[in-house]
Amino acid sequence: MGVEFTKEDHVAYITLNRPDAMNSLDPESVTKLAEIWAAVQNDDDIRVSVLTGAGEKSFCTGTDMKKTPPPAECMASIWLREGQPIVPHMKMWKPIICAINGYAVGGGMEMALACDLRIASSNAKFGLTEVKVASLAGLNGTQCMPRAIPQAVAMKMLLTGEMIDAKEAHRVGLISDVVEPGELMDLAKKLALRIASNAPLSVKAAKQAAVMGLEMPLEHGIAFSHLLWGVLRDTEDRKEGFTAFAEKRAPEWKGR
Ligand SMILES: CC(C)(COP(=O)(O)OP(=O)(O)OC[C@H]1O[C@@H](n2cnc3c(N)ncnc32)[C@H](O)[C@@H]1OP(=O)(O)O)[C@@H](O)C(=O)NCCC(=O)NCCSC(=O)/C(=C/c1ccccc1)CC(=O)O
Repeated sequence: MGVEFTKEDHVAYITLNRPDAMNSLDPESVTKLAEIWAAVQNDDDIRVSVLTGAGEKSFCTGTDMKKTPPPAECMASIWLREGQPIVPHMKMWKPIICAINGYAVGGGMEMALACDLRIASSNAKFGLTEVKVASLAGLNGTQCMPRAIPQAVAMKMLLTGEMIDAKEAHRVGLISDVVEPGELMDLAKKLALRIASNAPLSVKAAKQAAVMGLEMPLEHGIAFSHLLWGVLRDTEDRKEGFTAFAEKRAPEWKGR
């Protein structure tokens, strides 16, 4: 199967599973991935997702360039449709951890950029290589890379199409952690469970405030964040969080 999906302890695990083709995205995988993101979005039991690739060579090398069919519909109808199917950026307030187990290239790099946490194995390589194949990092790469890392490094990656290794990616802040390949999923799971143990509405609000606030002047961002705090103030979970603290016990979240 092109993409696998499992769920455990409030965490969705999504695995791109075409290792022989470096987990590149063929049309079936794109459809499947869109269905999975919709399922994650609609399942209140899921609080956080981990996105990774099968094997130890590659997370994802973007579009499957050998299986890209001629366009099935005109660009206008695609462009004017709501949302992007494979990159849930800005539409998904549940956090996504990208566990990059090798190449994150082209559309694969862009999917990683749409995630909230990026962790990688020491053999990972990162590149927006679309210029090498007469295309464009048009999912989000031209916009998100210069926002994710220093502009000079982002422009070098965008214009040369050259890759950087995990050490350099860590140095410039493209990823938060580098571990040995065998340790990557353990770390992803540990982070996911830590996030899933927090109050689900607070986690979503924190992501919404941070992501949307980035595009606002600071004063507006702070006002928006205060509003979100007010939205959370009267939830059952906030009362439960404070009571559990006072009673020295673990809280039980209801998500309301
Ligand atoms: C990543 C590599 C440098 C690895 O090289 P290596 O020598 O280690 O391995 P290979 O022998 O090259 O690969 C093994 C096997 O996998 C096949 N493979 C790898 N990547 C792809 C791919 N993207 N499509 C199809 N097949 C792929 C490879 O052919 C081998 O098969 P075999 O010969 O064994 O049958 C190297 O693999 C590499 O450079 N890959 C290509 C990376 C790349 O250029 N990616 C960008 C693709 S374009 C894109 O992602 C776009 C995204 C997008 C943007 C905007 C809107 C929508 C989408 C642009 C677009 O679609 O236009």
